Amino acid sequence: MGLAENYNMIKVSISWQLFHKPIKTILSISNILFLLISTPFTNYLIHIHGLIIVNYLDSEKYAYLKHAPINEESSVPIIDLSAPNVVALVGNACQVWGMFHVINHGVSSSLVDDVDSRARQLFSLSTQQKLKTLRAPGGATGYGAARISPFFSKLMWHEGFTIIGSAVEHAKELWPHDYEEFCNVMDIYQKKMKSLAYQILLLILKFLDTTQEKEEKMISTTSIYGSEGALQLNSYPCCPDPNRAIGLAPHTDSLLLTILHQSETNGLQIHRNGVGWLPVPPVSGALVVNIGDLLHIMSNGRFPTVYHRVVPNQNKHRISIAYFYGPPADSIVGPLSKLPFPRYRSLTVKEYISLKSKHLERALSLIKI
Ligand SMILES: O=C(O)CCC(=O)C(=O)O
Ligand SMILES: [Fe+2]
Repeated sequence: MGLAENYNMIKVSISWQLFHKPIKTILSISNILFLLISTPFTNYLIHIHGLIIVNYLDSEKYAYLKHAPINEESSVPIIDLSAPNVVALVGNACQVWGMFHVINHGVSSSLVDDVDSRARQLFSLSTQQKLKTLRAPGGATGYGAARISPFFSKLMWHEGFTIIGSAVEHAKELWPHDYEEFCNVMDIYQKKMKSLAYQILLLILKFLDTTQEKEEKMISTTSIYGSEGALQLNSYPCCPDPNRAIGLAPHTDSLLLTILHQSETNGLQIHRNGVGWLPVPPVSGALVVNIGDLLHIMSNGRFPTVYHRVVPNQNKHRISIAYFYGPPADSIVGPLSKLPFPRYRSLTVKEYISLKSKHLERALSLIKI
């Protein structure tokens, strides 16, 4: 009998769990690879990659997790960044989709493959190892559950690792004698992402017919041109019953834009009004760009901030690498000064992030004028 047939997910589903209270009792068994739970009716064979607890899902509430049908005429556009009309292509994609794939982006496939395999290497470490880099309470970097987890009663089939600037402190914990290569690759990738994000931001601002000079005359404190980034490595292990679990719950990204590498494993979906959840399958060699809340605000609502989620995959382990790009915390953001009738009030990035961390998707409505 194959492994899959040993799973019985009708009554229970399993969730990936790192921070739940039972962690203290489960920690002592973190080296166990397989756990067999017997019931009078059946055996549940649970593959333990890290720390997993059994969690009941309310199937009615989670009915929305079912895959939306693919409409072949309607998919996220693929934009060649070397196209002569790239400003119009990017601008239209921002307005219509808030998301697009980019090709000819100047980031070599060998670098992307290297980052991908280093991320796999990290997530394949033992749970005990990974927990050495557990994100500190209130901290931003290291290993942990998705930051949006506290807003959802159900656990996500996901583990993450966040890098801001140098990864050296945490990498030393993971590979005391062999951490340099990991750090070098992450550094190079972050630099590449930063310049690509800047290039895309300039295209977008050009489409909105604004330039640094024009904007600086209006809002002297704006520093979107000095934006920085954070790297988020995401891991979604194979899931025995993808229809009854969620990889990453629906959310919008908070900053200006996100550049995402997704491995060859499906899972990313975006929500389209009137359509529902639409898969965004990986395009070989392409990176996915999506608009975040701050660019939605700056465009005065002209660009939608993309509501997206990840569904887990039954047979393949999904890895994704997200680069979140945004202005320094003290910068003031608001609808660009040339856009009439501002729909949102201006505020600092710090204030917006704080609103988002308390109210999640309601944050935008709280700053509506
Ligand atoms: O894994 C993915 O495809 C999406 C990740 C994501 O949405 C995020 O990290 O914010
Ligand atoms: Fe996201």
